[in-house]
Parts: sequence; C-alpha cells; structure tokens
Amino acid sequence: MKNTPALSIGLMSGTSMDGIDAALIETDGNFHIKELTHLSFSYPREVHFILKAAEYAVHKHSGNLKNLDQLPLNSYFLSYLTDRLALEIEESQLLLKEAEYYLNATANCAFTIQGIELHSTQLHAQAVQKLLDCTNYPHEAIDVVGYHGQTLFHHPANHTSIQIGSGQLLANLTNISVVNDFRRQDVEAGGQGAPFAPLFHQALAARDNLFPLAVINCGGIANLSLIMGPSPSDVLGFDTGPGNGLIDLFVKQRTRSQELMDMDGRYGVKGNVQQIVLDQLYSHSILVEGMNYFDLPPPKSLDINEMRLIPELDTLSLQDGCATLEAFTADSIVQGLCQIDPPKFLQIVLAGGGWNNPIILKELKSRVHKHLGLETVIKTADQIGWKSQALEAQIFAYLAVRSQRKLPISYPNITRVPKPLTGGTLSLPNKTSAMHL
Ligand SMILES: Nc1ncnc2c1ncn2[C@@H]1O[C@H](COP(=O)(O)OP(=O)(O)OP(=O)(O)O)[C@@H](O)[C@H]1O
Ligand SMILES: CC(=O)N[C@H]1[C@@H]2OC[C@@H](O2)[C@@H](O)[C@@H]1O[C@H](C)C(=O)O
Repeated sequence: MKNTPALSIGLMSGTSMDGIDAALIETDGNFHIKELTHLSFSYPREVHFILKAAEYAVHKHSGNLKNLDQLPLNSYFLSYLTDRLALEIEESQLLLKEAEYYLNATANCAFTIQGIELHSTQLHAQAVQKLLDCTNYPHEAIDVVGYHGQTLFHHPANHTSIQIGSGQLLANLTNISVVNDFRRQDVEAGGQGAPFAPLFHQALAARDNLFPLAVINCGGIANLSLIMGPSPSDVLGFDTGPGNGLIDLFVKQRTRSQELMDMDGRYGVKGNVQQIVLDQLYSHSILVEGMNYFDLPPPKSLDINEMRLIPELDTLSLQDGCATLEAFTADSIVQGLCQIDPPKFLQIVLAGGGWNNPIILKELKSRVHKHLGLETVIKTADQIGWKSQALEAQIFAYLAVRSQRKLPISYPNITRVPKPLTGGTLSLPNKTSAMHL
C-alpha cells in the first residue's frame, strides 16, 4: 500500500484569483509521478471581485474570522473597489449589484465569508466532475483529492494561514476522500506555511534527472526552488517577491477595472523602466512586520496584501508603470536567486501565468545572463515536458498522497519549520449526504 501508486486530483486557485486549475496524477508520493490530465476553469468576473473583496475584508479584520464569518460583506466590497482599485462610488455600486445578483441568483449563497466559502467549494466540486468527465475514470477510481482552498490571509508570524474551502463538503459532493488545510500544521509549528512547491519540483527533477535545477513560479507572488539533488537537504525554496500581483493591481487601477492584467505585455512593451521608481519599489513596496521583505533572509513567504503600489508610481504613465513593475518582478526574482548562491551551469525552468507576459520574460533573461552568466539555460516548464498551467494543482495532488501516507510535506530549508512535518486534514465522504452536481 505504502509504495503503490495512487490516483490523485489536485485543485488550486491561486493568489491571482482568476480561476481553478485541476489536475489528475498517478503517484506514490515519492518519485513516481505520471501527469495524466488537467483542466483550467476561469472565474466569471464577479467571482474574481467577490474573492478579492473577501480577502480585503479578512485583512481588515487581521485574519480574525470569528468577527467576520456571518457578517455581510457588501460594504467591504464597496471599500475594496473604492480604496484598492480607486473606482468611483457609482461604478462600485454597479459592480456590487452584479456581485449580489450573481451570489443570489446563480450561486444561491449569502454575501458572507461562509457563503463565499460554500460557493467556492461548489465550484471546486464542479471542477472535479468536469475533470473526471474528460477521463475514463469513475470517481471510485480516485484515491484522494488534494484541495488547496483559496488563500485569504497569510501571516506566519501569528501562526496563521487562512485558506477557505470545506474539505468535508467537497468530499460529500464528489464522493472522494479529500485532504485540505495543508499549511496549518506548518505555521502552527513555527514554519512559514509556504511555499510547498519545492518538494514537488524536486520530485519531478529526480524523476527526470535534471539536477541542478531552479524552478521559478511567477503567479501573483513569485516563488523559487533551487534543487541540487534528490534528498530533502538538497532543496531550498522561498517567495522572492512580486509575480504579477502588483502589475495586475496597477492595471486594474488605471483602467478602472476594465482590464485585469497587462495582457501579453501590451502596455509594458511601450514603456520605459524608470530606475528611480524601481529603487523606491525595493525600498518600500513590501514591508513585513515593519521590515523590508528584501532584507529578510530566506526561507520566507509573503501575503499578497503585503505588497503595495507606492505613491511614486502615480507619476508614471500606464506604459512606464507596467514596464517598471515588470522589471521589478524579474529583478527581484534574479536577486533572490543570487542571494542563495546558485551553481554555474544551472538550468532554470519557468512556470506560472507571468511568463505569458513577454516583458517579464525579456527582463528576466537579460538579468539572468548578466548576473549568472551565459551558461545558464532558461526553459519554460512546457519545453521540458512539464505542464506549466497544471503544476500548482499537481503539487496538491502529490501532497495529498504524501499526507495520507504520513510522509513529511514541509522541511526546515523550505518553510523554516523546525523539523520535517506532515500536514493536511483528511475528510472522508459521508455517503448519506453525498450529492450529485
Ligand atoms: N497573456 C498574459 N499576459 C500577461 N499576463 C498574464 C497572461 N496570462 C496570465 N498572466 C498573468 O498571470 C497571472 C495568473 O498566473 P497564475 O495562474 O500562475 O497565478 P496564481 O496561481 O493565481 O498565483 P500564485 O502562484 O501566486 O498563487 C494573471 O493574474 C496575470 O497577471
Ligand atoms: C499562502 C499562499 O497561498 N502562498 C502561495 C502564493 O502563491 C505563490 C506563492 O505565494 C507560494 O508561496 C504559495 O503557493 C504555492 C503553490 C506553494 O505553496 O508553493
């Protein structure tokens, strides 16, 4: 049993809150990994804003869900749009109406954290069903679902990392055992609770014999894995700083939320990097517990709301602002890599939505070659046969199997946890309440 490969589905909705990735893999929780299939589901615009407003509300309450659970979020939704996205009150009220209509009519859920959690779990259950529909596997064939949930707050200093989503409800809806709540034990033990990706990156690198390897995920936040070999002490990992989080926020602000990202770098390509503002981004855009994030040694992790658009960006055009933020993302990734002294002849693999932005990619390539030398090889995950879009979902499919087998999912040199630790909470389907979607 312990070494028998299991079929596992992973589900991830990341900090960009743009949709759900679902992936099916076969794995023994060690180096046997077969990527079988994956699907991505984009959220309707309403869901994106509802989740972002929920995240905003949880931050306003410093992660204290007890004060918030049943509270209507309508006013937080409006404050999010006016404070964070700088929308006019009339536009915000219109978006609020759309969100209320969506939650009442389409989702039949209250506009509270509880209601949003319920709907988010339902959307993940639909993703499982659609993924299974694309395969020949009935639900009985699937051993486990690894359900990340939606991060709304991440504050390891207070031993807190909140991912909403009900493991028990998902197990009942899908009739499959579910593991969720992956980060809790790590933060409770004093770890950073993130990133978890490096362990999976290492397993893929071991399977494909790709050492030494660096993997850079550029999502809302960017995170890095440096893998020198197959044993747990051979891997380092941490969040380097911004991925697309600041760029997305900047574009939303400047386009009055008509656009949610710098699609294909269309603004950045026409702009110039403003070095003075880039330096200022380094000095005061990310403060964690009053400390400059870039001064902290790895392992370290970030909450998306710890990154902010500094006032100096207001002086820049949309094009220059995008170019500068794109350079900031690329530069801080390369600085992060240099900080951990990578070997010569390193291969770098790129994963995550950010690499669809050619400006971030161009800025990264020129900096890697300048700081690490021309011998460094850069490839996308898809170029080496991995599935960039599926990777984060596959991580949680993999970790669910490790969790079931009581294997560690976090290590000191990745999350700063004092000793290797397993994690995750298992929910078995309650057959009497199992539902069909
Ligand atoms: N064609 C594109 N052009 C520019 N940017 C893009 C494009 N496609 C995706 N992105 C960026 O990638 C982001 C989504 O990436 P991804 O799905 O990897 O993030 P995530 O998983 O939500 O975040 P995290 O890894 O921090 O949890 C979008 O928000 C957008 O900024
Ligand atoms: C708290 C949280 O959700 N962190 C995410 C986020 O998105 C990217 C980066 O920040 C990473 O640390 C992590 O996700 C990946 C999947 C991880 O745990 O490795």
